[in-house]
This record gives sequence, C-alpha cells and structure tokens, in this order.
Amino acid sequence: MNKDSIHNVHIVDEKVLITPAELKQKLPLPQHLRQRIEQHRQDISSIIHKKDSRLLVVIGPCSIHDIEAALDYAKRLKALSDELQDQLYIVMRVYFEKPRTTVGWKGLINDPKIDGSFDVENGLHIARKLLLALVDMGLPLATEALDPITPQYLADLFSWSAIGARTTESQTHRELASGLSMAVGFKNGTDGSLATAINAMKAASMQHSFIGINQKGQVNLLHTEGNPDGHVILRGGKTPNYQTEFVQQCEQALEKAGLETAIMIDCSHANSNKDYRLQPSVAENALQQLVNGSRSIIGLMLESNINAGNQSAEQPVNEMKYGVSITDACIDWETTDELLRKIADGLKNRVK
Ligand SMILES: O=C[C@H](O)[C@H](O)COP(=O)(O)O
Ligand SMILES: C=C(OP(=O)(O)O)C(=O)O
Repeated sequence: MNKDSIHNVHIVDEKVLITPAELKQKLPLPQHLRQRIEQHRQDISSIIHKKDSRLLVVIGPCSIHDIEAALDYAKRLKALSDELQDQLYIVMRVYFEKPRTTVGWKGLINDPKIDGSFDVENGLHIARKLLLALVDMGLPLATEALDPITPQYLADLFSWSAIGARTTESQTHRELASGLSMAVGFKNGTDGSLATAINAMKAASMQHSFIGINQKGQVNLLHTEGNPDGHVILRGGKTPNYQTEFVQQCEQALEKAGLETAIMIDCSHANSNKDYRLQPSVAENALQQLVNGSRSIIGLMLESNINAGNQSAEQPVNEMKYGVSITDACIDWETTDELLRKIADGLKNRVK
C-alpha cells in the first residue's frame, strides 16, 4: 500500500478480496434454485402490485451470527410457512450487514468470528453457503442492502431487500436500489420522516448512472433502468407510525407522488419502542386494519428468533446463549408461531 503524507493517511492496511465471479464459481447457484428465486421475486412483485392478496411477512432474526441456529430457525419457519401459505407469503430475514447508530458489531460478513478479526473473505463464503442452503430449503430470503459492493457477491440469492432507516436518504443507496433485481422496501427515516422513504422510492424507480463493480471486481460505470417494485416500510421514528392515521397519510402521499400505494408495517424498531414484547400488538393492530379493509398494507416485518430477547455481542462466542440475538431483541419461536397463526386466521375475515 502506498502510504505517505497525502495518500492513505488514515488507512492502516488493505487486502485484495476474492471477486464476485470467483466466489460464485466456488459456490454456484444450481439451475433449479435459480428458477425458484425467479418465482419468489415474481410472487413478491405480485403482492406489491396487488395481484396476489396474500400478506407478505418478512420475519427472522435481527442479524445472523450462528449458522446452526439460522438453519434451525429456517426449518421451523419453512414448516409454518407451508401451513399458512394460503394467507401469508413468508420471507426469512437473513441480515448479514448491520447499520450502527454509532459503533458495534457490523454483521457476519464484516466480522464472522465476532472477535474483531474482520475476516471479510470468510464472511462472504459463510454467507453465500448459508444462503444456498436456505434457498434449497425453499424459503424466499430478505436482507438489508447496506454495503454497495456485497450485492455483487450475494444478491442473486435474495428475493427481497430493504434500504434501512439510516440510509434511505443516501443517494448511493437509492442508486443501488434502482439496479437491484428484486423488490426493495424503503424505511422511513430514524426521525420518522415519511418524505425520506417516498423520495427514495421515487428516485429508485428511475434511471441512474453510477460507479460500481462488476463480477470480475473491476470498477464499472453502471446504468440502471429503475426498480418498479419499491414500497415504503413504516418503522416509527420519535414515536410509532403503524396506526391507521399514519398508514392513511402514507397512502395519500404515495398516491400524490404517483407511486404504488404499497406499505409494509415494521412491527419492531421504533414501532415497538424497541421493546420486542410489543411486536405482537403492533402486528395485531395492522391485522385489524387489514380486516377493516386496508388495501395499502401489503406486508409486515417482525424480528424473531428461536429464543427471546437479546444478549451482548461483546462476550466470548462460546458463552453466547443459543438462538438469542446479538443485535436487536426478538420475539421467541413460540410467540412467532402463535402470532403468525393468529394473523393467518384473522385474514380469513378480511373484507374482500
Ligand atoms: O436493527 C438493528 C438496529 O436497530 C440497528 O442496526 C441499529 O443498532 P444500534 O442502534 O444498536 O447501533
Ligand atoms: C436496521 C434495521 O432497521 P432500521 O433501518 O429500521 O433501523 C433492521 O431492520 O434490521
């Protein structure tokens, strides 16, 4: 690395990583799974555009840190999803990248060993291997698109993405969303700003030209055509915004902007005041809105894990409790199972 008084002043080290093409050669997507992902993406697009009346449910751990627990969770979710498929279209949260308010563990790709060793190359391998196993189980997968480069390594395996509350206003993320090959939900800003999400959805639906990388890892100029499958995710701000008045406000703002009136309610984050025990009551409120005839709510997001709550990421991995989040607190599997059954059941009474 060239380091002198004007170059790389604050860079300590650099390392060349495997290219996206090389990683995909090692861990390829088999043809039959490719068709499955195409189908999942189409199904989600149909829900967003109201051609499929099922409720999209993006659910799973706040972040993935333990592969065995992720597979265990996925097995349970897949069985439940098969049972409830007439009412719910369940997509598993497989979040590998965490945006932090200040600092903290940034996710499995950045630091797979959770010990500050930052073995990103290994993180990319572990992530891709897990995604392949999960797609093979038959689950559609969701993530937050945070780093603008990692989608080249992994995006072929996802069927839905979010742009998070901390990045919805960022041009880089709007450009990225305009080129992603799947539906993208835009969270409102952390301050509750709805305009941030609506502007993002509008911007991402349009063409962009920006710098990125290609499969060979070369720096490229990318031209995108815009993403037609955007939607807003209400996640609360200073106060929650899942209630009818906010949903209707959002619906009107989307209509005014000439955008699809597609809204997902995030039952976690500021909508639950970051108290995981409140997630079910937010989901039940959204269910009531649906039963009363809301057509703009197309989905729910829930943070769920095998066991409830969360634990510190700053402890030895072998002392961590199994199936407990090391980022945001989650509802446990029993609560998840009961809640999803209740929602599916409640949707049978929906005014058609
Ligand atoms: O969903 C996860 C968190 O809310 C987000 O990554 C911010 O986390 P932090 O406030 O603990 O940094
Ligand atoms: C970070 C997340 O949410 P938000 O961007 O709403 O804080 C998340 O869903 O993991």
